[in-house]
Amino acid sequence: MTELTSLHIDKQSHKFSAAHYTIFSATERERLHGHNYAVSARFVAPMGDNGFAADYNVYKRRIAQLCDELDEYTLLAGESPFQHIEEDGVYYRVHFDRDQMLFLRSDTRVLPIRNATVEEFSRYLLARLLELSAADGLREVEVSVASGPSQRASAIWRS
Ligand SMILES: Nc1nc2c(c(=O)[nH]1)N=C([C@H](O)[C@H](O)COP(=O)(O)OP(=O)(O)OP(=O)(O)O)CN2
Repeated sequence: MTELTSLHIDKQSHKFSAAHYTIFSATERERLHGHNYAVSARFVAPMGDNGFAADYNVYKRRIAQLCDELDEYTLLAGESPFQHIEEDGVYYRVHFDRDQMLFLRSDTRVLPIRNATVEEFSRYLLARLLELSAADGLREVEVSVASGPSQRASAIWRS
């Protein structure tokens, strides 16, 4: 039986500051606001005969890269069933209920997520991390995203 080990990465610098709003229904959402989101991850990998599974510095660099991709942007849910986003010159024009909002495209990331929630951010970051780690022979990966010290969500992939 293959011996497995879990590598846990929980680095204070793995964070991104972003603006967002959670959509609760076709007519209810929060006002735009922001958080310093904290990202942590767990990697399950086979142990080698030399007591080494994988160089966790590789995963620290990848998580840092993914945090940088989201840092200091307004993050919009591009796959929400309740809002429509279109390009309008230098802006994104967002249609939600009876409102229209304009966001500078240079300040904004439209993500392939259904809502701008910690659940969906963790799911998105897990997918991006798996893209970067496809050849690593990992058995399980879990990504957690916290919007504050008291709340977070995790997404898990198992081979
Ligand atoms: N399942 C989810 N529920 C909620 C989410 C979410 O991402 N997933 N997000 C929100 C709001 O975005 C809100 O920002 C939550 O953060 P908030 O509680 O305001 O954060 P604080 O750090 O200010 O926490 P306090 O307890 O208020 O100090 C709502 N629901």
